[in-house]
Amino acid sequence: MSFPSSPSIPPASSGPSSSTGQSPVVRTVEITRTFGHDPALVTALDRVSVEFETGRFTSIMGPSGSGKSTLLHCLAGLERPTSGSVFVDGTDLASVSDAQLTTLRRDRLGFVFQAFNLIPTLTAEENITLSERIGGPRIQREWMSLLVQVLGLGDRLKHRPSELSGGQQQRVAIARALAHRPAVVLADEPTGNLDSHASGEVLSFLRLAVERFGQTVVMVTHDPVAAAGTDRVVFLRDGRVDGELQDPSADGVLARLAPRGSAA
Ligand SMILES: Nc1ncnc2c1ncn2[C@@H]1O[C@H](COP(=O)(O)OP(=O)(O)OP(=O)(O)O)[C@@H](O)[C@H]1O
Repeated sequence: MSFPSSPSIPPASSGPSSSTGQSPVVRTVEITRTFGHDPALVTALDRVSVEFETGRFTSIMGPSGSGKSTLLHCLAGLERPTSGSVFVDGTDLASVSDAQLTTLRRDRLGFVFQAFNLIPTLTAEENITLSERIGGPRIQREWMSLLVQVLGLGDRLKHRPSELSGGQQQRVAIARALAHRPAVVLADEPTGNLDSHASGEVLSFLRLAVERFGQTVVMVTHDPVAAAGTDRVVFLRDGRVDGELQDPSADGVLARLAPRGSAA
């Protein structure tokens, strides 16, 4: 896969440093999220404090039910923690009104989901520019052209999602998530519905967004190979942070995920 040469467009984040990996753009302080009531109370997150640094690609891994999606939803402001705080770009999500939260989500966050979540009646181009169409920040045309070029979508812009392959649909979803230059892109198993080729492509594009554009990406994944392409893996277990790996390898991730006591 080849990519166009370096753009003259500055990094995405508004944070004080773009790619040094030093400034957290998203952080949680002791967040707990419970569902239901005694005796059926489920503690999905249990006092989780974690930081995601500007310009880095972080994956979140852990067994099924360990709280990965709940954490991502709390970071996205889609769910409010039962206690504790989530800060995005320095704003405590609990301190803003529902309307302000909606605006912050639209303007400062980008989402990529396993199920693509494209609007079927809109073309690829209309899907990519959706945030602007619903009142979000103006999308720079130069940036849009670059995204379309980098993602290889130039000849697909007038197509509707049903006319695109799964990999192409996910590339459109990534372009949509990046179009308004969000502070952070949150991706929930973005390769879960893709074959290995399309999956590799999607991960390469997310990686490129981090390396070339200084984008911050947080991705939930079950795939050790996908996680190995990120800068850092945060492990969850039983709703708690259970360590992390920097510059992970697939073998290192697999060993880390092996059940306790097994010879990994
Ligand atoms: N809306 C909800 N109502 C009740 N329980 C919930 C709800 N959402 C999540 N849970 C519970 O919280 C726990 C954590 O769920 P979560 O979906 O965050 O885990 P996960 O690590 O993403 O799992 P998976 O890998 O299977 O997607 C689970 O026990 C789940 O059943």
